[in-house]
Amino acid sequence: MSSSEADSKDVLDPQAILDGVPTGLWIDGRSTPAASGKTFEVFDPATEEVLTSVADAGADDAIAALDSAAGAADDWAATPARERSEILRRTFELLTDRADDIAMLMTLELGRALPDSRAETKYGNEFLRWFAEEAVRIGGRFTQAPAGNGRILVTHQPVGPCLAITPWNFPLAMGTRKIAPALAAGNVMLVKPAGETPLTMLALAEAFAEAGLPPGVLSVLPTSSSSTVSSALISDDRIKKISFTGSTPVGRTLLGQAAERVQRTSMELGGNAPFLVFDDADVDAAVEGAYLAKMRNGGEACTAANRFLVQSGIVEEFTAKLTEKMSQVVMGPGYRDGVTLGPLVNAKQRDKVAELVEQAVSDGARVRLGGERPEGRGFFYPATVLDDVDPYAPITREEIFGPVAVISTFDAEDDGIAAANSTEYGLASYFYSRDLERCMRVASRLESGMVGVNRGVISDAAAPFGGIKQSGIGREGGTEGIDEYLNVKYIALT
Ligand SMILES: O=CCCC(=O)O
Repeated sequence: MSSSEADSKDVLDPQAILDGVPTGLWIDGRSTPAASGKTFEVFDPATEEVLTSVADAGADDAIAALDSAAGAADDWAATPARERSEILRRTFELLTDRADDIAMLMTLELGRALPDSRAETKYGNEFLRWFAEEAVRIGGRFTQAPAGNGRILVTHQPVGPCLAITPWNFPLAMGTRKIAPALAAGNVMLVKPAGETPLTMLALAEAFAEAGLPPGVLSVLPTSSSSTVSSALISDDRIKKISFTGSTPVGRTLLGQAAERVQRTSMELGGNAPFLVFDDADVDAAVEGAYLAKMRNGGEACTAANRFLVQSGIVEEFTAKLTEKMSQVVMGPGYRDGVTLGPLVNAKQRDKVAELVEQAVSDGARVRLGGERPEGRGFFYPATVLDDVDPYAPITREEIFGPVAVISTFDAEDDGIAAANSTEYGLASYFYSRDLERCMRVASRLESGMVGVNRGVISDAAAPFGGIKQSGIGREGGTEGIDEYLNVKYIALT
């Protein structure tokens, strides 16, 4: 692709959108430079050119933000739930009005195609609406002690200042999924967004302020050194809760740091989702679901189908149809009209995907589509289909995080389930079958926190998102999501 092609951001006016985003740290309800005066650059993954520079938080800034947050904490906890709810609701409405700009902003900093960014704008914003509704329904419990000698009152209180560490792959939704329940429950929150995508979080913080959120309740700390900011905050006793979405190795490190002060944690970590297709499935529906499960967000999703396990009777039909569907993908700059696959977020991610494919091919996989890293600027990798892959091959052990469909075959149901469960991860699983008995049986045997039955997208603000095994601890979204930000207090009465 020529750079003039890559430069034509012809859907909206990107420069005007970028110019409208605050680029300082968000502390005390306003945009402010870093104490050191340092900034770092944010890149366009389609052109590898600098989009803008953002203030670079260090440990001093983190503590200044925490001072401001701690100062705001009591008043926010005492703010009536209805008022907290209305601020969340107004933020939802502001983001709804700005949906096109927010989508473009995400595409600029993340690279992925605009339709995916539009979908995330809707999905991410929905957490604001959902938790605006949950804020006024934080309940309790009252009962008689069975021995008849007392009464039991169970109440909930905000956990206290929270730290959210968010990833680059869903720059809005991974923020709102943590911020909305924390604020709804009466907590203040500091957010350290990913270095690749700080702009969306800054735009969100500004929208919250416009909606009436008091200064200090939400802070955003973009940084080129995540560990500096997160360590400074986690080692401060005032932080009571850490919510992280990202890789399992980083999650382990954060859990170790949190253990020092026994801080509460929610960890949404890596995934290795199997996608099973049984002989009795509707193959066309399975192909549609497989495409969504693989290609949503260009494959850069922890819920992405990482391994397709297809029963032998339909494997060729499924593979041919999925290959045909994936061949219709239009790769290019994510902001270009008609593009359905943008670049990956950075060179590291693109190189990792290319190496996994090369390794799989040298291990015997067959390339049905793609598989060649394009020349030129931008972190592009094409839609790729590999089949004849051993279900236990190295590529099935790694989270690919790219547009690569890896297809293996199984014979008996038990073999498919054994292969699906043969991973240390347990975030999402998917399968297709038209047999209700089998659906119930397989859903209960798959070792994951979430199972999609005859559907390829499961994410929903109203559902509890989270994993088991090494995919993490805790749930986000649903009625469960707010519990992560509340302490239970039992009051014993006579
Ligand atoms: O990548 C992690 C989050 C994916 C989602 O919420 O659907």
